[in-house]
Amino acid sequence: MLTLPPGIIFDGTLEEVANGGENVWLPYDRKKLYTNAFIIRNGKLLLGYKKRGFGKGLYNGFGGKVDPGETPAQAALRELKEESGITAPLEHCGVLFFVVPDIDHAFHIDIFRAEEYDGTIIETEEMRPQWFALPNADAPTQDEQKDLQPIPFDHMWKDDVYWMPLLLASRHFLGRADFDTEGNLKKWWFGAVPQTPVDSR
Ligand SMILES: COc1nc(N)nc2c1ncn2[C@H]1C[C@H](O)[C@@H](COP(=O)(O)OP(=O)(O)OP(=O)(O)O)O1
Repeated sequence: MLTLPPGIIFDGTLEEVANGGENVWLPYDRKKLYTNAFIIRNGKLLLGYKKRGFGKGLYNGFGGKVDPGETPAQAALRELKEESGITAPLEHCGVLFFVVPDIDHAFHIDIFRAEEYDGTIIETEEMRPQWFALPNADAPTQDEQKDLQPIPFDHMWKDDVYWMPLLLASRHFLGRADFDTEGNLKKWWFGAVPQTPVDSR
């Protein structure tokens, strides 16, 4: 039986994917709801370079705070449109929980993905969208990938390297990461819903 980090609630079976850092989770008083949405299409991942605010200078999915009266799914669609100009049939695929010193709340982030989108991707006040090549993409997609850089983990939040492979593999995942004031990871845990075994009969 796994002991989940404080802030992570899940009623079901999970397999541990990554676990490390210090012994004790940081305390937090309250949490705020956020969203983060990723478009994964033809061997490519769409990220945005954050031009202002929290996480400025890092690449991330498109998202932000859930407004009062909104569901996370509604907020995810609104934020994707506001930050990249597109709409997409987003599917919920994960929950991440982050604690950052000097921020007066913990981040509870619902993660969404889509493999289709509608509209024209545009740069906005908050985000500069950019496609990146997926690792190990299938041969038929390589033409589309040939001028693209790999996913820029050196310029992303340091937790992303643990759960991004789960997102790209269409897995459902959960996790928590605690940071220091410089954005370094202090403690982390990530888990995924086990994949259904293929019936070999
Ligand atoms: C701390 O670790 C984090 N890692 C990752 N990968 N993503 C994170 C982390 N902390 C926050 N995020 C995500 C969650 C949201 O998608 C954004 C932050 O949203 P923002 O502060 O920009 O919210 P908005 O409502 O868009 O803000 P404005 O009031 O500026 O419009 O980062």
